[in-house]
Amino acid sequence: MVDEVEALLCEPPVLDGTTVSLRYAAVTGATVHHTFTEVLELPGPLDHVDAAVREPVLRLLSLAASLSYAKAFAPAPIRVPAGLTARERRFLTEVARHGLGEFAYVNDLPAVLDLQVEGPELPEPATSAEPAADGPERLLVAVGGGKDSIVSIEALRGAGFDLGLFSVGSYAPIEATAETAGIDLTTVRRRIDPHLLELNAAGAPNGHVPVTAVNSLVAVLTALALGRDTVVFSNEASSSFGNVTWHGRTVNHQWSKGLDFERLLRASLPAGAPTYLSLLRPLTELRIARRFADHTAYHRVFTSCNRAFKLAEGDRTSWCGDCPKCRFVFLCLAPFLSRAALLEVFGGRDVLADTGQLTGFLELLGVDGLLKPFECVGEPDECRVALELLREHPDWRDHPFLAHPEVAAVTATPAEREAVFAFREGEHLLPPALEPVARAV
Ligand SMILES: CC(=O)N[C@H]1[C@@H](OP(=O)(O)OP(=O)(O)OC[C@H]2O[C@@H](n3ccc(=O)[nH]c3=O)[C@H](O)[C@@H]2O)O[C@H](CO)[C@@H](O)[C@@H]1O[C@H](C)C(=O)N[C@@H](C)C(=O)N[C@@H](CCC(=O)O)C(=O)O
Ligand SMILES: Nc1ncnc2c1ncn2[C@@H]1O[C@H](COP(=O)(O)OP(=O)(O)OP(=O)(O)O)[C@@H](O)[C@H]1O
Repeated sequence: MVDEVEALLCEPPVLDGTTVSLRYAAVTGATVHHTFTEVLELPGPLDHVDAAVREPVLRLLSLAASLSYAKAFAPAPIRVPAGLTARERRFLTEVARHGLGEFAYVNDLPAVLDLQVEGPELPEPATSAEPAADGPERLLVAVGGGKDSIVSIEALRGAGFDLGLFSVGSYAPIEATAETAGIDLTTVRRRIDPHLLELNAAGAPNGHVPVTAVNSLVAVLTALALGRDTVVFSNEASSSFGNVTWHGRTVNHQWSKGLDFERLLRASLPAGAPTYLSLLRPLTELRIARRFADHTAYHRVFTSCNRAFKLAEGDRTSWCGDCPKCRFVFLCLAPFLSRAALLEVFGGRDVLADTGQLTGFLELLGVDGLLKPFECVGEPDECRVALELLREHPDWRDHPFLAHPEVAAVTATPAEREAVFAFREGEHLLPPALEPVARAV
């Protein structure tokens, strides 16, 4: 079992050439129970970057990454002995309380929803960065191996932007995406301290962390190293909505993909840092899927199934065909592809025909009493609209899935249909140069 721990210390990060070491310790008073070092290899040095920009970004990364270790001792507070600015304290408090919401729910640890951040107050060094007035020029696009980042790449390429691609970790679908795009991919390796995995195996509390918060800060550091002015994620409108209300709070698996996190990170970055944004923020998953259907060159290389991204299964490229992500992508792409083309994407498997997955589909459709899965899936209204479109599709309208009584009872109104494909005015942080690019998706 894991020892009783008073706090997880977050020590100052260390940059040595291109190596970033993020250091943590689990302590009780002066007793150190466990130490951890997470290591990242950047694509180039940061010597040319103003320390007033570089150091705060490194600190934010170290705070965001602390949650992987803090969860093993939850709900013990996170303590930053060297101190935090008010903005850093707010950043960590929000990321911990919202980003560990699913972890708190699954492990029945409601105190995590109020996780404490301790440490002396430091003076605020600079104002937060605003997007560059003259608009984005050299973009770094974060690639996840799924459909969303592909839609961003092609939309931005079509608009004539200078693009570089970026990933945390090396996975077959990400590399194949970059190869198909024909654009250079910069990969940052992130090594979680193996001692954490030992503690997990020994029974320490484990669960979901807001991994997009970590990936976003690694992307900002990489953009600094490469001299790129804008970091582009492909987080959609749907990710801002929660899964369940628990102890009066909304628990959202995708919280660090949501608009609140995008705003928080923007407000926390130092002046002079690259602009951080999500191109697909005003769009739903269904609208993105409609555009992705046109990008046929990628249909054999992308994977949205998260099993392909587990540390132990990083070489997988195929779809498992039986998880919330596989069900969601199958349902949302089906209206926009022929049956033959969709089955080719899924290795010949008709996921709708598998009667064992009916409850999984009803969860996606928001049928009463069922929980929206803790996965990166869209909202029930998008799934209901996808179903309506299948009823009109010559290849799908006679499918037995649609005739199942519980499925047949699910409908979407014309107003819902229109809303799902609408551009969400004002619900994004896109600069004027990028708004038309998103609108064209
Ligand atoms: C790939 C995946 O879904 N992983 C989740 C899974 O972990 P599993 O043990 O099955 O495999 P690994 O990911 O290889 O993790 C090994 C252990 O390491 C811990 N860990 C990993 C990354 C990290 O940043 N910190 C960590 O402590 C992990 O706990 C394992 O013990 O189940 C885990 C427990 O529920 C999840 O934490 C793993 O999720 C990864 C962090 C991950 O990368 N997940 C993304 C695919 C993901 O869920 N993305 C969300 C983004 C939401 C957000 O707000 O960021 C999405 O697409 O919706
Ligand atoms: N390993 C990674 N490295 C860098 N960025 C990533 C990584 N994984 C995800 N991202 C970024 O986070 C976004 C959200 O991830 P997500 O997995 O939801 O999207 P995706 O892989 O592009 O599409 P899909 O919804 O089909 O899986 C991605 O579009 C990408 O911008």
